[in-house]
Amino acid sequence: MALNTVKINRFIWDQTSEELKAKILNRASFDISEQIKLIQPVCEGVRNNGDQAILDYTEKFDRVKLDKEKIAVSFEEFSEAERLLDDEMKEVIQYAARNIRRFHEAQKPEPMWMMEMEKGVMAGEKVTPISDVACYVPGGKGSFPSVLLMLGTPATVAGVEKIIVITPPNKEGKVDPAILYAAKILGIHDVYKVGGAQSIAAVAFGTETIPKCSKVIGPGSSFVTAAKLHLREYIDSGVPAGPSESIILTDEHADPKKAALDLLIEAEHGPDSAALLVTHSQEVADQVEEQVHLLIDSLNSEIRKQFVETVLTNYGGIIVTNNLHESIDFANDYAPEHIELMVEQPFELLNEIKNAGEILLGDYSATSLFNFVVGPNHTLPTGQYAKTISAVSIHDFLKRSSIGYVTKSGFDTIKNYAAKFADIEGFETHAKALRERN
Ligand SMILES: NC(=O)c1ccc[n+]([C@@H]2O[C@H](COP(=O)([O-])OP(=O)(O)OC[C@H]3O[C@@H](n4cnc5c(N)ncnc54)[C@H](O)[C@@H]3O)[C@@H](O)[C@H]2O)c1
Ligand SMILES: N[C@H](CO)Cc1c[nH]c[nH+]1
Ligand SMILES: [Zn+2]
Repeated sequence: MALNTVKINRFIWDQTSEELKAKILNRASFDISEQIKLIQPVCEGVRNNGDQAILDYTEKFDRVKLDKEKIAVSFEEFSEAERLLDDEMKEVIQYAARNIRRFHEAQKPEPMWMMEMEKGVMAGEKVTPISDVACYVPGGKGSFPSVLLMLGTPATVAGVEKIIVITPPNKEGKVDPAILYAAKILGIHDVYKVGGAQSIAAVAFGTETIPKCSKVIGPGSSFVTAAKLHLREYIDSGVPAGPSESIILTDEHADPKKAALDLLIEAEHGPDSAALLVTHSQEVADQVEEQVHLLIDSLNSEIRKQFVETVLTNYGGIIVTNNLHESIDFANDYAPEHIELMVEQPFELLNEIKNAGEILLGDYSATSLFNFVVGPNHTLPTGQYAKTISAVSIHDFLKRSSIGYVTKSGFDTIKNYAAKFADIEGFETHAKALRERN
């Protein structure tokens, strides 16, 4: 018998008010106007006062007093981290790193391609890595060495020359040894102890210690997201990855225990996460709810228990639809970061799911496997961005330049088309450059 009395949200979707529907669909990442107000002086402070502002905001928000020399992780701290980590942890990080690398190597495009558009008219593309990037590894509600593997691996596979890491220091003013070990495996030496909005401003403007970067990438709290939005004129901020979210979509065949277990995975990230069971079976909904209560009771960590309870009573819970098609429509409208298809024929549904950062099929493809070790990237678009944006990949660290080459005879074949087009648009010198060339 369940002990807790948590009132898990249950929405009969076609009887739910428009207001509640909007709350569920928008989830936490929708409105960050409050955080934007909060982080503006922080960003200005870093822009004007560099390292000193970093130290002040780190003391204020992370409650750690550092000095200037301690902002960058030292060689000794890297060595100490390696000593502190036991062999099993190292082996797990290495295993994940190998799979993540294999997966991202497979994304590598041809460095260059060309095709003949007309005889003597060649066009194609050349791929070049971006020159530099800052990887943001969050640290407020946990430690995320896996995030560094998910960002640093595609960056190194792409061939980015300068990769730095920014991450909040822990209470001892240190970086988690597992993060430093992951950095070492990736060949990244520049790690800075700074998180939150102050870290985004640091890489957007540069400080005495922290280099200005062209791009910052990585998931983060609403303060991080707000700073990325606020500073978008100064730095490219990559895939929008906010509070974690997932949908477990089931039919009447689902195993309630497995569905309940997986519903709780992303719910334990923080109070602003979202985790939804979407099903057309009232019976499955009831059985999963019962299992969820039992699982919550079995959790040891008080803070994770609180997060799960908040999520299932706030942005998460159970959505009951009339049939499988309505469940699929809901999922596509919601555009989750992760979706698990716990249905009898998951591959038959695969093409129906149009909007999701990650689609996991069947009873054994638990989201946590893919969060850590399988290989695909776990830094995924949240807050409905999966409608237009994909998971972090090697392509976030590469850019394409179009290339072209035209011979004299190729030029003669096509010049009149282009000159006439220039006339249509009224561009005199565009046309002249063609008509007066021999
Ligand atoms: N989408 C993904 O791929 C993915 C992956 C991992 C984690 N996540 C999400 O990333 C988020 C990580 O958040 P987090 O909090 O753990 O770490 P975080 O590092 O993003 O944020 C913590 C930092 O915020 C700053 N901060 C804290 N309180 C503040 C305040 N009141 N005002 C201004 N700044 C303040 C502090 O400097 C602190 O270092 C979670 O929501 C998690 O769900 C997403
Ligand atoms: N769920 C996160 C991305 O959606 C990844 C993660 C890292 N550690 C735990 N979970
Ligand atoms: Zn997770």
